[in-house]
Order: sequence, then C-alpha cells, then structure tokens
Amino acid sequence: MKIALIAHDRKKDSLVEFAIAYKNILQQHKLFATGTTGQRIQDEVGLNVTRFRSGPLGGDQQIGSMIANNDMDMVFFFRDPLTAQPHEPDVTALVRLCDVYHIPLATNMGTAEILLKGLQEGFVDWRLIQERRKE
Ligand SMILES: O=C(CO)COP(=O)(O)O
Repeated sequence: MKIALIAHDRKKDSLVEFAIAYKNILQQHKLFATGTTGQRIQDEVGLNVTRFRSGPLGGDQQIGSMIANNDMDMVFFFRDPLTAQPHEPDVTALVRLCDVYHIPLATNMGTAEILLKGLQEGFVDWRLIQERRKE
C-alpha cells in the first residue's frame, strides 16, 4: 500500500514517535511525505520515504495529486489545530480529496494508531480491491 506521512511543525515530533513505534508495519509499505516531514522520518526512524516538496511549497498538492489519481491508499496527516498555516487552502484541499476518493485519513495520533493497526490486521479491504483493479 502507498502511505503518505505529513505533519505540521508542532506535530512532527509526534509523527516521528508514531513512526518509531510502528516502524515494523510502516516498512512493509511504500512511504511518501512532504519535504521536511520526510527528512525527519528518514533521519530519525531510518525508513525509506519518497519526499515531495515542502508542504507550503506544494508538497501537499503533490500528495493530493496522487490521491486524485487513485494512487494513494492511506494518509497520516498530523495537523496542528492551534496554529494558523499560510498554506491552509492546500491543507483543506488535501483533506477534501481524501473524502472525495474515500482514502483513510488520520489527522491525530489516536486515529493513526487505529488505522495502521487496522491495516496490519487486514481491515482495509476496500483499498486493496482498488489496488488490485489497477493491476
Ligand atoms: O506543512 C506541511 C503540511 O501542510 C508539512 O510540510 P513539511 O513536511 O515540508 O514541513
């Protein structure tokens, strides 16, 4: 499965901790990330990640494009609800596309844990069916 990892600055530590905790699951999948988030995941967790541009520089839209092309299976986007983002329209657009294309999306640690464990336990059937259709 293709998984996107994104975090606003104040949530990057949490996403790194999450990735460390669930490295054994995440390393089984193809990982994609916005620039700075991806760099931290590579450096501090040792996972291979395809890095796009930094979120504010278009990285969110690049991941959004994969979603729109039915080429992303799950998104972990640790958003900071307490800090205004200069690229809020990009954030909103990415979240909206997840809903348009029924892509599982976790925006916080609690949901992320359930989503990733559910993936590991085989509960994410719908996306697997979509993935098989692309073959
Ligand atoms: O701002 C972001 C997502 O909206 C994250 O971008 P970076 O990973 O480049 O910091």
